[in-house]
Parts: sequence; structure tokens; C-alpha cells
Amino acid sequence: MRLIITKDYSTVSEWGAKYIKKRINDFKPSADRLFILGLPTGSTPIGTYKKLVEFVQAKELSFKYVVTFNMDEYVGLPKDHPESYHSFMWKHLFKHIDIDPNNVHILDGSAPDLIAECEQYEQAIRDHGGIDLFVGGIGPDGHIAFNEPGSSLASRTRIKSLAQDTIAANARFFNNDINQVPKCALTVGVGTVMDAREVMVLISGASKAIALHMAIEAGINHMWTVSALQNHPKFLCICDEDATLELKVKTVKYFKGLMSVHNKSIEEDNKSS
Ligand SMILES: N[C@@H]1[C@@H](O)[C@H](O)[C@@H](COP(=O)(O)O)O[C@@H]1O
Repeated sequence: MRLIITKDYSTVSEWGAKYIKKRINDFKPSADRLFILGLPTGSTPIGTYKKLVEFVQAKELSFKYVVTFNMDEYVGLPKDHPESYHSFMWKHLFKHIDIDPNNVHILDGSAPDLIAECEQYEQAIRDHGGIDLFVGGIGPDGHIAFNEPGSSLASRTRIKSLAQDTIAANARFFNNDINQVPKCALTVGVGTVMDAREVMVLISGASKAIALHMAIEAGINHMWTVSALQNHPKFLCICDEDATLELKVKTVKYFKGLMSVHNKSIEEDNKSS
């Protein structure tokens, strides 16, 4: 695992976006060699998406040959609902970049057969040869995508009832009215994320500090589903100072000491990472 510790939310966003840009550009995607990118929602990735849009506008990056798979979607919210993850993704990223809409995949939480929808999603990922880079965020309880505490670490894309903590945390997007928050979601599984060739998680703020500690300093535990990534061969975690509040000083010192090495992986002229 690589833990990138940067100053604040803005540097997390910048580092994350530069890493995604570098990965895509180094891959040299083309019509017969598409880059497959997994993407999250939530407030955390918004800054990263803003930077990616700037890179595309500056012609430093193109999504022409990038295929995306989003992590999750609420059940029962129409796609055009302002708080659906469809709306979120188009608002913050897709409508500003040169992606082919046919290359965008987001689970349909209003599909008539939700189980079939989840199976088809897994199949579509397989048909594309798997995900090259899965970007994620976490909830304060350490969930990745909507894999709530107690989710199987081998889980695949499925319907999930949301934990009360998640419903409460997401009420901020629904006029602070807990009753308006959907109670179920479709989500990729922990196993789906683990199958990606590389996983990058963005973590910002003191409210995620215990989750970051449980993710990297405690054992693998299905009550903190992000901790499963300890078993991933290529796991990159980007956090800010506030998110490190519950980490050991020794852990923080070790990873900060590696920053000059880590920073090489986002340098433009660097060929390896
Ligand atoms: N399903 C999403 C997660 O994918 C996201 O990581 C989490 C954290 O969101 P935020 O970044 O707003 O803290 O929110 C939701 O639960």
C-alpha cells in the first residue's frame, strides 16, 4: 500500500487528479485499447473531478478512449433526480469532458429487475476486460462504495440496505430530511473493487480519521470494508493531514518520508511509478 499524506482537501484533489491523468496518459488509450476507470460519488471526489475537467480543457487529458463504471446508485431515485448519482456524475464530470456517453456506465436504481441489473453490470465490467483503476471514497464508518459494515469482503454488485449512519450522513443532500434519503442502493461489491488492477481511495477530513486508522493500521475486518484493500496488490490511499489524526505518529512519519518517491509517480516526464 502507498499512503500519500498531503496538506488539505485541495492538495488531495490535485494529487488524485494528477495521478488519474498520468495513469490514463501513460496507458495511451486508443479505439482498440480502452482505459477502464471506476469512479465514485460523494463530496470528496468533487475537487478531483474539477481538476480533471481543467486538464481536459487544457488538452492535457482526453476521455475519448476512456470507459467508466460508477460504484453505486440509489434505488428508486429517477436518473434525472438532482441527487441521483447519474445527475451527480454528469454535473461534476461527464458534461464537461470529451467522454462518449456510450462509454459511461452507472447502475440503474430504477431498473425493473434490480438483480438482473447488477448481474449485467458485473458482466459489462468483465466484457471490458476488468477495471484498470478504481477510484473510491469512504464513509466515516469505513464503507467503500455502499458496502456497509458487515458486507462480505467477497461481495459482488448487488442491492444493499443502507446503514442508519449512512442515511443520516447523506441527509445533507436531501434538505437534511432523513425521510427523503433512499434506504437502499445498488453497489459494486468489495470483491468487484478488489478485482480492479489498481485501487485509489481519496480520504479527507477529521470525520474520516478513525476510518483511515481502521483501514490501514487495524486488521482486515468486514465491519470496515475498506480494510479489505490491505489485500490488494496495488492500493493507493490519498489523504490529508486531518484524516491522519488517529494514525500512529510512526505511521505518518514513515509515509511522509516517502513523499518524494510518491511524487515521482505524478511527474509528467516520469515513465515508471
Ligand atoms: N456511496 C457513497 C460512497 O461511495 C462515498 O465514498 C461516501 C462518502 O461520501 P463523502 O465523500 O461525501 O464523505 O458517500 C456515499 O456513501
